[in-house]
Amino acid sequence: MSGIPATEYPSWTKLQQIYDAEHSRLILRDLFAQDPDRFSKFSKEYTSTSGPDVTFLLDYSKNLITQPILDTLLSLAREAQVESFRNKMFAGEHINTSEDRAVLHIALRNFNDFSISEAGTDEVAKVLEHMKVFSNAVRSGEWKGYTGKTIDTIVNIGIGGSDLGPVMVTEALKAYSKRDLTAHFVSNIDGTHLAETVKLCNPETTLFIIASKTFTTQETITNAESARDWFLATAKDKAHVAKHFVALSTNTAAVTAFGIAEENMFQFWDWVGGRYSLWSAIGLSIALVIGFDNFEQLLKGAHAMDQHFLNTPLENNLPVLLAVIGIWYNDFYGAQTHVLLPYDQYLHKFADYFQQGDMESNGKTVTKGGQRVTYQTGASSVTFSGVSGTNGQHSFYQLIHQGTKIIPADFLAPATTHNPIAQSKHHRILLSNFFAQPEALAFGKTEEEVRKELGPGQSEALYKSKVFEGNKPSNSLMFPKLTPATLGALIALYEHKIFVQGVVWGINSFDQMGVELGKVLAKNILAQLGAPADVKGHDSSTTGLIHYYQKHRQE
Ligand SMILES: O=P(O)(O)OC[C@H]1O[C@H](O)[C@@H](O)[C@@H](O)[C@@H]1O
Repeated sequence: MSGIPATEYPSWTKLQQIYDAEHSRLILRDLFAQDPDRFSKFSKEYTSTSGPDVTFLLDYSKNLITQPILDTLLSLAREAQVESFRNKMFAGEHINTSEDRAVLHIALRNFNDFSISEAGTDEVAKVLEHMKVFSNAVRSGEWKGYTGKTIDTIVNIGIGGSDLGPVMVTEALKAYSKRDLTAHFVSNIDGTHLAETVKLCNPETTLFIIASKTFTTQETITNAESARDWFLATAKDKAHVAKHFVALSTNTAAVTAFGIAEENMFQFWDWVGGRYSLWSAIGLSIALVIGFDNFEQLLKGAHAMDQHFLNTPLENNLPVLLAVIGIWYNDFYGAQTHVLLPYDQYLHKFADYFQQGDMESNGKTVTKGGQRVTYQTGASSVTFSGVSGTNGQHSFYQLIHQGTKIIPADFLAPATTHNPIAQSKHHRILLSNFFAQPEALAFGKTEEEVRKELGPGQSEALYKSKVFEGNKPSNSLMFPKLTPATLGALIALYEHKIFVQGVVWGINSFDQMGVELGKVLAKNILAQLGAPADVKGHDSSTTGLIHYYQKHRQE
């Protein structure tokens, strides 16, 4: 985030030279054969030094790196002043320069550990207390709906960062959930999303949580208004809205204008980026589903990872290691994609979540100084979403194994499952795959091995088609069990990885101008949908599409 193009650092030039001279010799089979200690050299165990016990193993030995390459990647991070920018973030400096804002999601899980002089950080504890009191009241049944019934359903209405975090975490920590409280998440402006959700709800026992940092996002406000209409169709009296609608926002004026009382509003601050907001009031649905104590464990697990990131030398700093290895593939190997592959059904939304985290943060083409970059950013950005466990193996892994592209992968798995059915047989099968896939990707299968396996007399094409070139890189991350604190640490690990990459690329990871353009364009077109004559100022393709819609709509 220095704004200096990464190509100007001496280590960048050196890495390019190393890549040109050595990449054809960077063969994982050879690297492992040459060094029996490769695993111990290129793996690290993380243990939390504060808060709840969290530990995990990060094995990065199956990467196309040597110690000199890693050292040069770390020099690149030093030249880009990663340590200094990290310290600036933690100190509350306005490193989001285009919006002149601090970047302080770390303050939301800080528990007054270190002081930050930014307005609002002193109010964090008060909002957490508000969330605690409210979530306890709803979960205990003390909070009643307008007919005196207990709340049994919550519907979070939000989009982007006001949806993806709560969705991911409530799924990931389902094992900790209150079974008689059902949670739904409505994000899409497509009326189908809300319509299908309210079919499952009873207005007397449903609580709507309107989650929007700005409280101006068209999708969320439209969905919230329609939810209120649906509720009032039964409840009739507007006074009942107070028992069934709460808001999570930074915009008090818009929340009260919507009709939600200020005491039912949970505040946060402009220094919380949408994609970093699950730790804030945006996490209310999480606290409702898993209970406030578990929500606090999530925050504490993240806080301990913050301390690791802040206090650990770069060579042992896990977010930094993940970041620089990602840069090696992105900028020198030309990788377009990075996959997050959790072998845990509970983590089936993890990649979805970091799709926004990574792509919205680092999908930028200009540096903070306004120069167009000449290298790839947003790295490792595209993730395959919605899959976990072996499902991906039966869908897209073919391309990773035998396609022409290089797709670095992170495999994640718990050693122990929350659901040890059939004496953990399922889990052992799952983990066998978790161990087998990175091994197969790294070491492949040679033609010689295929010929031996198939025996003579087969067609040449068949022998070739069964060869796995291998040398496909991956990280493996294993933790004892998916607890709230472990999840907190994992999320913070990837958040900080994204931060480090943004600093090296010299870009602002904390604005999202591209998304905002989309909002403006759609608003212009919405005003023109009435009649064909209103459609003005577009190319012939867009005009043709709108005319087709106008001809065929039945409203
Ligand atoms: O919470 P809000 O203000 O409704 O914004 C929702 C989302 O809008 C845009 O897509 C971006 O700005 C996201 O970062 C944000 O999470």
